[in-house]
Amino acid sequence: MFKIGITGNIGSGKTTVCKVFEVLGIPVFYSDLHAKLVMVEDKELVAGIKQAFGNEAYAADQSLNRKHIADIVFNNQQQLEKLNALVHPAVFRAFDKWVIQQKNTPYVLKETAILFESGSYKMCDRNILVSAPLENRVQRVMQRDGVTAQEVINRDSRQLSEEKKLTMADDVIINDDTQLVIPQVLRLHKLYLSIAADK
Ligand SMILES: CC(C)(COP(=O)(O)OP(=O)(O)OC[C@H]1O[C@@H](n2cnc3c(N)ncnc32)[C@H](O)[C@@H]1O)[C@@H](O)C(=O)NCCC(=O)NCCS
Ligand SMILES: Nc1ncnc2c1ncn2[C@@H]1O[C@H](COP(=O)(O)OP(=O)(O)OP(=O)(O)O)[C@@H](O)[C@H]1O
Repeated sequence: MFKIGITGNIGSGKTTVCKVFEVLGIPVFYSDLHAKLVMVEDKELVAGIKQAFGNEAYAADQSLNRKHIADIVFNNQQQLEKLNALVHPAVFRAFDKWVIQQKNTPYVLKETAILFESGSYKMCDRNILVSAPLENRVQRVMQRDGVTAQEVINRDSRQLSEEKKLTMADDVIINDDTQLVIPQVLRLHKLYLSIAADK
């Protein structure tokens, strides 16, 4: 299967861009969603998270206490790395299973916030960066999630910089409210169809 990774720093619009690819019929694996699923379904992982972040990591109904975990990991790099080391192998396995189920498609997308940080870009044939200035991203996330600018900046500071990611990406979609997104997606879609046809 021809696999395309897609990423972007917080609020860049990667999920929004993925929705356009979905309209074109391309299946998208949303790593965040799968991470949240395995964090409640995988018993071994649940035990590991409780051991690392305390029983408060889960509510009484066993749902994930995202605020508790976020407060710890987005204020401490070591704790974030601990969480990543627990969660990412399970998400990688979920992706491998999901890919096998995708039939009759020229390619698939893997959307993940930390494609380059986690090394999962190496398992994709090409990688897209959705890029937007920090000011745009902060405004978008404040509006979407009702959080403060500082909270968004905190999370952004735990991710590789856009400058670094620009040097690692094969393709870039600029989502800075000045350029149209759909024509950029269509151009890449055409490129991927032609690469897939040559494979
Ligand atoms: C810490 C958690 C519980 C906070 O949940 P919350 O609903 O507040 O945030 P959500 O998951 O929607 O993430 C929002 C944004 O935060 C940033 N973010 C999330 N996880 C990470 C991470 N491991 N490293 C850096 N940034 C991250 C991304 O920009 C992401 O898009 C959650 O982010 C989580 O479980 N993270 C670990 C799993 C993971 O790495 N997911 C990312 C891709 S697999
Ligand atoms: N081109 C755009 N025009 C209008 N609104 C946009 C555009 N791109 C993104 N947004 C809005 O900005 C917010 C952030 O976009 P989105 O959720 O796609 O980003 P993300 O990169 O997936 O974010 P996160 O890293 O937080 O998961 C959303 O509310 C979305 O609707």
